[in-house]
Amino acid sequence: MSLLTVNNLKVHFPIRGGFFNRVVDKVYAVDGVSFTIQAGESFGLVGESGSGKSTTGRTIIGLEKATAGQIQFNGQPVNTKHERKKLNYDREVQMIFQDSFSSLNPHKRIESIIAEPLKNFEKLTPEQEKIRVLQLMKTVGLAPDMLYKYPHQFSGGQRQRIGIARAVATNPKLIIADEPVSALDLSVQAQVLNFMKQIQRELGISYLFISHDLGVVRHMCDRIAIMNRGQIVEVGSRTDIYQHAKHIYTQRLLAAIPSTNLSKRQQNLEHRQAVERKYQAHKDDYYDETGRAYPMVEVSPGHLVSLPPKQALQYKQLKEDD
Ligand SMILES: Nc1ncnc2c1ncn2[C@@H]1O[C@H](COP(=O)(O)OP(=O)(O)OP(=O)(O)O)[C@@H](O)[C@H]1O
Repeated sequence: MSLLTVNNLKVHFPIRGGFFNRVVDKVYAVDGVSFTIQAGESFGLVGESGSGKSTTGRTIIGLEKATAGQIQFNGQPVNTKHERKKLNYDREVQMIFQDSFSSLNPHKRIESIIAEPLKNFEKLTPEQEKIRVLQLMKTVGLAPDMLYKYPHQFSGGQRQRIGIARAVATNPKLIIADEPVSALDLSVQAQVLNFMKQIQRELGISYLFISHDLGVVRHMCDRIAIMNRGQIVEVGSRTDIYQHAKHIYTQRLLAAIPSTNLSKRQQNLEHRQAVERKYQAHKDDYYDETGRAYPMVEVSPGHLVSLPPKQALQYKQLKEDD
């Protein structure tokens, strides 16, 4: 059974204007998104700024209200407050944010920041709470003498570890990590990502890993969904996405990954320019006249792509011939 199922999720924001402040238009931030996450899996949600990734994550955790669609946790609906409470959902699903500086209260010491979810969900004595906080600090590699320090006394990487300690405090099953390393230097990014993997192995957590960067997601995720204009346009395994990408938008995101090999820089630049020309020439073919992505077709087991009708037909016929 899937741990999390998101079915046809829509989140539309009203745009108000005019003299009476009426709703004059809508932002279709998330517009029919479906995916599943298995227990222990890392699922990546990738796309450019504004594609609707954060809104999807924020809606799953309950920070935004869904306009339509269903969310299930362990096969049970979690669309109402009552349903969430019944399944301990607010405890089982936690979130890590990009900007650890603004997500950690600057006036609180690390001790009370990490203890916050414990206070909400567990009835511990002050001594038990302190022991648990120290355990959590050890898990994320922070020394015990840091207990009474404030967030500004830590580096960006350490602050992300504090955010992770707070997120794992309630032993969650799923962590939504929204751009957890994009504010960090490259060398620190690798450290935090490896650390997140280690924690996953130790605690058996699933991740919904949100990023604009296919390079970062490559090392973290088993399956990846590519989001564009509020919709998922391609989803598949790591191999499907990195070696057999079919959607023009995925190909463009892949070409944007910077090369670490200096001697290949020129070659990569030329490749990126060629992909960009192809994208500009053909991108409209991938959307219908209303700007919506076409229905997904399964191009190989588990690899689904939204393709223009002509291309989609080829795959459908291949399937029928089988
Ligand atoms: N509360 C809101 N009210 C109105 N529009 C919103 C709101 N939140 C997000 N949006 C709009 O919804 C769209 C999707 O935003 P979202 O933040 O989900 O994208 P994203 O892919 O996560 O990008 P980024 O990485 O920049 O956050 C954007 O056009 C954004 O301006």
